[in-house]
Amino acid sequence: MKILVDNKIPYIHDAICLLTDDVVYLPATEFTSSNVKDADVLIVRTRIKCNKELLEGSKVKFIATATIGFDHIDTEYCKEKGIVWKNAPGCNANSVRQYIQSSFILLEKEYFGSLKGLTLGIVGVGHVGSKIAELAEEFGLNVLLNDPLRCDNEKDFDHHQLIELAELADIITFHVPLSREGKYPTYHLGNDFFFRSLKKKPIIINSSRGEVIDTSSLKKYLDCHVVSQAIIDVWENEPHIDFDLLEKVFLGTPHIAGYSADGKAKATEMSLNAISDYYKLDVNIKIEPPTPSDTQIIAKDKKEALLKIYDPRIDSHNLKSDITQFEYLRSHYGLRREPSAFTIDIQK
Ligand SMILES: NC(=O)c1ccc[n+]([C@@H]2O[C@H](COP(=O)([O-])OP(=O)(O)OC[C@H]3O[C@@H](n4cnc5c(N)ncnc54)[C@H](O)[C@@H]3O)[C@@H](O)[C@H]2O)c1
Ligand SMILES: O=C(O)[C@H](O)[C@H](O)COP(=O)(O)O
Repeated sequence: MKILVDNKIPYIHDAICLLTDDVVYLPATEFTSSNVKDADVLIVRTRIKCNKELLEGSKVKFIATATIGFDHIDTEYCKEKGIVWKNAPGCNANSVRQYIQSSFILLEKEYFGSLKGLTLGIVGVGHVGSKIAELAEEFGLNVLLNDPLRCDNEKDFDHHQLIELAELADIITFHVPLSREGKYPTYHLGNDFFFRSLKKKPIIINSSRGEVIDTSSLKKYLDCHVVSQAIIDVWENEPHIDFDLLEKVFLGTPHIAGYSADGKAKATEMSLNAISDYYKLDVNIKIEPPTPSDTQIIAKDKKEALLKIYDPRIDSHNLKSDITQFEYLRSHYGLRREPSAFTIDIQK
């Protein structure tokens, strides 16, 4: 079995030998039709478009993407050709939770004092959105959930229309997959109509996919203060993102909400186990992320400790300093661990 692996997928070298000896690592830009032609399996990230152009005439049978999102896979084409694909559901949901948690702490510091009693609208309540709903309780936020698919399928799901979130929420955060078809497409869910309906000058947070929000609408409504601030991790047209929007936002990061080492290790592990399952290899792989050099955090309170563990202002500063480094900042991302990797020592 020949496996072609995106060479930016970490913690994979030692484990993949348990599946095959025939492994080729390539940068995403070198996943071309001629290079994938004789591979049986691809392990990819969002930067590799798995479509007819790439796959036609190849012997690829299985694609594992070490990501939650799978909008880079042409699922219809794969179905037609009998190519099986698997994403890594929930792999980095805790990492996005960490990103939002630190962002909430910064919103308290810079804007609100406290989030207690404010209303948070969550659009998309899956692996990530559910964790954000739990997190919101810790901050004393009231939560309005929006997920029409869950509403259709679960009779007890407490669904609120997007328009209700627009009218009632102080902060609205997006956690939907990017979809352009179906009953509830998410492409430009945040459009002129949505922004016009806002009543409370909310903060808008997007860590889902850039195309879920119409960039020009968001900029327009930031300019006239209908949106009071934005925290944006994902952008239309990455890596060639909108400079004006980056300048306007409170935090603008290079699509790294899911980039904790914990999330990355889980994604790699899930991808390898998906291949093992597909080929019935009976191999169960476990991958641990690296230990940080210093695991003890001393702080005056828990929120300060959480910001010491991960402060998104650093990622935002790095991107704002040089927008052209968007992809470089992603591919050279430092070791970021989630709070569970540390012991926190509160010293008043
Ligand atoms: N920025 C990052 O680094 C990062 C990391 C992880 C995931 N993501 C993105 O976040 C998305 C969500 O992740 P997840 O793990 O929670 O996915 P998920 O599939 O577990 O949950 C998505 C939820 O969105 C709901 N949904 C679909 N269409 C909707 C619509 N029109 N309106 C409201 N809700 C809708 C679904 O019913 C589902 O419950 C991923 O698809 C991915 O694109 C980004
Ligand atoms: O969908 C996901 O899991 C995230 O967006 C993920 O962090 C994307 O990472 P990439 O594949 O672009 O490195």
